[in-house]
Amino acid sequence: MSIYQSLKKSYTQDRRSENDWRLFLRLVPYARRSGRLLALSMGLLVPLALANAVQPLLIGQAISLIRHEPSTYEFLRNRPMSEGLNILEGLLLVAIASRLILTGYQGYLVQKLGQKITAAIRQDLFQHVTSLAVRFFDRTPVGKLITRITSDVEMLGDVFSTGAIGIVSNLFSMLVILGLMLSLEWQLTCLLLVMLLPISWLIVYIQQQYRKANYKGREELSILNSQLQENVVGINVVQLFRREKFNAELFRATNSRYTQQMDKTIFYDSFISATLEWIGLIAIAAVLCLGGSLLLGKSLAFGTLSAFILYAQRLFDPLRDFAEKFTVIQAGFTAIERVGDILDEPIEIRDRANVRFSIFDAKFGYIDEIVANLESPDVTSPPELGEIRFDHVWFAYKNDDYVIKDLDFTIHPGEKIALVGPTGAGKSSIIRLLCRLYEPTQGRILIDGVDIREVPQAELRRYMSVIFQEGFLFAGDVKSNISLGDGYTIEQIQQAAEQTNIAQFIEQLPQGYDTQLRERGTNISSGEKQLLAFARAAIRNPQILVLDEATASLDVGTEALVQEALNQLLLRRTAIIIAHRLSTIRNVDRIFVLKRGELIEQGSHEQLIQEGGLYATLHNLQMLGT
Ligand SMILES: Nc1ncnc2c1ncn2[C@@H]1O[C@H](COP(=O)(O)OP(=O)(O)OP(=O)(O)O)[C@@H](O)[C@H]1O
Repeated sequence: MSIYQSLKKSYTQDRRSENDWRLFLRLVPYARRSGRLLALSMGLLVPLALANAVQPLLIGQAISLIRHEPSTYEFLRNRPMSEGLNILEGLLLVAIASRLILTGYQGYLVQKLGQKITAAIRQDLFQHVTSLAVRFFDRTPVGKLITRITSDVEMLGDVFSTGAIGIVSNLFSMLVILGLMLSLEWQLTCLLLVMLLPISWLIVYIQQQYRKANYKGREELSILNSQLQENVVGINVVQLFRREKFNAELFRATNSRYTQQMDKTIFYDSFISATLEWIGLIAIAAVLCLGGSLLLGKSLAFGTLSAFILYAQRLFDPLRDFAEKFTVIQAGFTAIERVGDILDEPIEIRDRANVRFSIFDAKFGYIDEIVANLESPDVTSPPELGEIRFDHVWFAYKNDDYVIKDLDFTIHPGEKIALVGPTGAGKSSIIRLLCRLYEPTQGRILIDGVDIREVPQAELRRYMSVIFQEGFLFAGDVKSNISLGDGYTIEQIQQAAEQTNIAQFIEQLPQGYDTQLRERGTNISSGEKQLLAFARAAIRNPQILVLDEATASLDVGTEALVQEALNQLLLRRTAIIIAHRLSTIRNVDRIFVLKRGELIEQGSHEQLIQEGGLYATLHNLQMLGT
């Protein structure tokens, strides 16, 4: 099934599950947060509609006054004509000025409200997305998320700013105009009302079509953004493998699907405006026709008919505007559906309501303590904390495709363990489970005897540090990439760098600790990123340290330097080391050998070599290679 077909299917499914009213209600809590602004914007609708509606009445009165018609108000009739006209002109001026001022002020308030709501939703969405389990990101393209957090949220804000309040305003204006029309001439009003019914039905129908096209268009935009993002991130591979043309073709296909959908929305939008335009003219012609015969029959004054025609025109203004706003609202509903999909995404991994136990101990945490510990390591007494136990753990990324099978082992406090095994054996998955980035499908993981699901995630992740092969850096300076928003002082950061033997490298950078790093650290080498990751871990003084191919990007000299620092850092701490180069893990306490998610051998280097199993084979192969 093509992406397009699956989009179609998902759209119909989504549409069935949520109705517009429920979608609208989702916005209410956000509107409530800006309750005063909302109340003020709504409150201004009343004087605005009145100022708007009174103008034709005044013009009608002026005509009636000039023509001495009986429909002229009493207080005008009893005055000289010039004075009456002056009064009417004055009132008209006041009405126009109030309308202009109120429209401007109300528009400002409404835009402000829209921005506030948009900002609140964007913030919630960001927080929600960053709390979602890694599993969600495995299946969601980045471009899709970015489209939803940026342009969808923007459209959603428009539901309130231009859309909803605008519609209330238009409805209110129409009601006031209809009321005044009824008071002037009920037969002509009924004629207009009869004409309004089929128009309303047509508008609703076209809007539904618009909404469908808009939803598909937004999905295509997500795909477009995903493709763009993929090409930018993988630009090296794109260019090295000459995929520019091929990728441009893929992009062109999505782009044309997107354009097709957008063309449809433009068609529906224009169709409504055009229909209303000519229906508006027909309505005025009908009013003229009926009004003319009433005028001839002397049952309608000329001034009243003039006022009525002006009203008929004005009645179609909010209706046209209404249709336009409806389009914004429909686009907004699409956005609510799409943003709602993400907000409804359950946070799979969350802290329990009553966390039973905290493993975080004030003894562990800051660099001065690390330094003190390192300088006088009490190596005689064995460490008490840092035990890791996998209790019959099974894990599958999808369905029953288990990549970890019945792992059952205990790593003692302070023990150094290496995980080895062929590619895809499940080494990194073990680390992800230990950090609770994923939850075991079966079994439990315990740290110091406590199930990690019982421990607040923040504490769990503070208790252990993981250094990956690919050190990730954020845009910002070197020091903020080490402290990562925790309140470490520059002295602590410098100490951490010195302890991990990377201070010299940082000082060589153009502005030392203040050197700005680009997004993803594109202005420093992979090895240098890795070094910063070491400092980042060291400053947090974790009780458990995990190194996932952490020294693979370093040259031999730097690796030796870091290894020396590591030996210090690892003192009295539990460590799990993943390494493909078996020479680097020879001295660990135990080596766990994994194959297709199963622990098939364990023991020291010597024991495993003697056993002559998979480890011995891998080791011999590597020895042959060197
Ligand atoms: N996010 C994911 N979604 C689905 N399957 C995954 C995911 N990550 C890993 N896998 C699969 O799980 C298995 C174990 O992967 P894992 O990354 O744990 O292996 P590994 O031993 O660390 O491999 P390597 O030595 O190459 O890093 C592999 O078959 C892999 O294809």
